[in-house]
Amino acid sequence: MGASQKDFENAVNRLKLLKEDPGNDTKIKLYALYKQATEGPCNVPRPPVLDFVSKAKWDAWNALGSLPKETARQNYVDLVSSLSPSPKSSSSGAIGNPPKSESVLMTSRDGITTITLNRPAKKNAITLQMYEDILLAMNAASQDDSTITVFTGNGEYYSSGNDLANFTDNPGGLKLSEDGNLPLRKFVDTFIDFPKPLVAVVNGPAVGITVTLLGLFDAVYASDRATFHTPFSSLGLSPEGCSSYTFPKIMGPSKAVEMLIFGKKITAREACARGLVTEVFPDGTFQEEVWARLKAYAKNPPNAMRIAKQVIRSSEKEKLHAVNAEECRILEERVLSEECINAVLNFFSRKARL
Ligand SMILES: CCCCC/C=C/C(=O)SCCNC(=O)CCNC(=O)[C@H](O)C(C)(C)COP(=O)(O)OP(=O)(O)OC[C@H]1O[C@@H](n2cnc3c(N)ncnc32)[C@H](O)[C@@H]1OP(=O)(O)O
Repeated sequence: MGASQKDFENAVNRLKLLKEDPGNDTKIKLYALYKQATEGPCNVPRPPVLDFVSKAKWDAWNALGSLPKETARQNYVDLVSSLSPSPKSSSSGAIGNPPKSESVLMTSRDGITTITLNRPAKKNAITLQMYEDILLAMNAASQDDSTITVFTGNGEYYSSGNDLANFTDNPGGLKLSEDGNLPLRKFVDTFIDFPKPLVAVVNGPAVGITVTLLGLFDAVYASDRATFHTPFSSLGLSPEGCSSYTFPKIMGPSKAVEMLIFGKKITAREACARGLVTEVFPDGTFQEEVWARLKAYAKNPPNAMRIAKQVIRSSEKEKLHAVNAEECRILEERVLSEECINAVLNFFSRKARL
């Protein structure tokens, strides 16, 4: 008997947890098999010759010709199995292994699992490896005994956002995921689907993706030293993290435009007035006050909190996944644009720090 739909979904989930990058050739094969298994034979026009990444993806999919969907599904499952050991247990296919990483730390205490960005010398900028480590940490946190999951940063910054070297260190800008999407897509999807209350403890300035994601958190506590900045236009980029939907909803369209298009940096108190931040604390007592608050909240019955989150968030999930897909589609073009490449080069030649 061939692979079932469930086997296929498990394989897709297992790929998200792969510790080692399988390389672009394998990712392209996986992309093609994934498309064939879910959509059938290639039915879209060939992308322009100069769009190398899209063309490689299209060529691989097209080369599968009329391979039946069931065979593509089986081949996909086999290929994933050859890349990763089978999970010992778990019908969801998710594995609860925390990351073995120095840049993404994970601790569990008093009913709270804390994921800490720990790259202070680089203002906690997020490398491609860290995106994967955060995914591992979130998968583990979603299955452990804790009731609340917290995100925070070590040092002066919460995070300076995406590591701009992600754009320069890889040919074509960014590595492809196994499904042919930007790594950002499954990263943001994981925040959308996260089942437990998710709290950001914003210890200092936050930039880019670490700001936009806040719209998907359940509570955001900020030090009065924190600032919130989404300089997408100056980087030649476009909004991500579902902010094109969550920000106008949270703060109204004109305030969202001020941040997402004009790149206005706002203070913690402004972010609180706009509804992006739940509460602001003086920096001197921030840690003490916030953790006391969270420990008290974490004593609530875990299932009740999880279900309350589900009730509040579930009606939006489908919309958020669609927004994420569209934002990533646009971003995939923006990261290859001249405007973006110039902005990143300027940053590394120290001409354009924020
Ligand atoms: C997967 C695809 C995602 C695509 C979507 C993009 C999402 C985003 O997040 S866009 C936002 C990206 N972030 C930025 O543009 C911030 C860039 N950083 C800065 O402007 C500044 O570094 C600063 C304002 C955050 C801090 O300035 P300052 O206090 O003067 O400190 P330095 O600039 O000297 O930074 C210390 C050290 O850290 C490196 N660094 C800081 N941020 C980043 C970063 N985002 N990417 C790469 N490297 C970063 C900086 O280069 C310094 O390194 P050294 O020169 O080696 O000491």
